[in-house]
Amino acid sequence: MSTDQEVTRIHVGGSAGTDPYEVLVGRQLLGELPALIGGTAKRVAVIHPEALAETGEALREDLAAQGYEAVAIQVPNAEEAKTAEVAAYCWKALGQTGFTRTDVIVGVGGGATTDLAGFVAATWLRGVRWVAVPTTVLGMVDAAVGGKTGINTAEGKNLVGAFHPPAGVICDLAALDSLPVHDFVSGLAEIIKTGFIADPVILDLIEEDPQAARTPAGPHTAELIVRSIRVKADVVSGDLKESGRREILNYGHTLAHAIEKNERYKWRHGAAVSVGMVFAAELGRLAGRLDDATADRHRAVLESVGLPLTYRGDQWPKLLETMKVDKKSRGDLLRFIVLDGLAKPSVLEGPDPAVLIAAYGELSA
Ligand SMILES: NC(=O)c1ccc[n+]([C@@H]2O[C@H](COP(=O)([O-])OP(=O)(O)OC[C@H]3O[C@@H](n4cnc5c(N)ncnc54)[C@H](O)[C@@H]3O)[C@@H](O)[C@H]2O)c1
Ligand SMILES: O=C(O)C(=O)C[C@@H](O)[C@H](O)[C@H](O)COP(=O)(O)O
Ligand SMILES: [Zn+2]
Repeated sequence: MSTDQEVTRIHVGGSAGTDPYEVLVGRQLLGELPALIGGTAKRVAVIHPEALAETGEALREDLAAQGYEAVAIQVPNAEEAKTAEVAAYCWKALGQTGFTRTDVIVGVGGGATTDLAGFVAATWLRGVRWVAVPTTVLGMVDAAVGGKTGINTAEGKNLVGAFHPPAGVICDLAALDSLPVHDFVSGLAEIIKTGFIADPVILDLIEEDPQAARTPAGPHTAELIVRSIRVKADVVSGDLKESGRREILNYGHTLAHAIEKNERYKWRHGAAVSVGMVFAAELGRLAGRLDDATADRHRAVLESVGLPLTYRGDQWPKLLETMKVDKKSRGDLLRFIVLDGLAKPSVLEGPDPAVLIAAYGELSA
């Protein structure tokens, strides 16, 4: 993308009876919102986090000026929004607004906010239209695309949710200018994941200048975002409900979600995914599937952008327990996404417990 005016449109195919939609990437794109809200809506609810109070209110005013009965629903920042209590708070606000099946929810914020907003949209009146306006790198490249919505419970990450794709996704790159660097870097973990599972050019672009990759002004920022969205769009277009290929997007997530729960959701998702990918790489290596160079490349590229590589060694028993309720598990069978080589993801089922412990030993601090 070379100019501010340029808009990249990425098609996401309908799957499992859902409608196709587009992910728009560019700048000053909020003018696209009314078209995505559609002509039949009377009311619009803008769900936004505290950190984006001004943006949420500006959007509400804008929509009100266009004739919608617009309400802003402010929710806590980050993972604190992904709870049953906050979902209930949103349902109450919708009820008090008289929200009907033709009305529309707009989720503006990071992945935590869009996961919650999408979940509220999926559950209100058994499903209303929603539009995602991701404002973090991670939200743009991953969370807002693909229709996985949900909340956490005390027992684990994203354990309650629904597949409910948005009507459209608006990625306004200007939003990234206000993002704290550690949140920007957290999003790089999912971008790097995409590089390892499907598009190694992503890794080359980051390795070219890791420091630049940590900033919105980096020479490849827009390309990294667009490349990652293209992979996600391709995968979810064919397998919305994760009955097969979509599982590759879960690379690194089996351990990551256990770490997030163990940290009471105070770690950023991307940081946990980073450690989880080091683990998955070690598993692949120890299972005799992944070559040393590709396994070692995980640590190198993740560390180069400032993502963590290690976790506390004494936590293994608790992490193992949590991993058992990972959504990829089948009965008592633990399943992991590993690599058979660069961009060759596959499933490792029921690995020997000794291999799991050895892999964890490689990253425990
Ligand atoms: N549904 C999916 O397919 C999917 C995919 C990947 C991740 N996720 C989920 O996404 C979540 C992580 O998302 P995230 O990394 O975007 O974090 P986040 O949503 O927690 O946002 C991080 C912080 O940045 C703030 N923020 C958001 N945009 C901002 C901006 N433009 N300027 C300043 N502050 C801003 C937020 O309020 C929050 O405090 C996790 O819950 C993860 O499980 C979901
Ligand atoms: O979209 C997917 O599918 C993914 O697995 C993407 C992940 O990055 C994301 O964190 C997702 O929310 C994890 O899903 P879960 O089903 O393991 O909760
Ligand atoms: Zn993720």
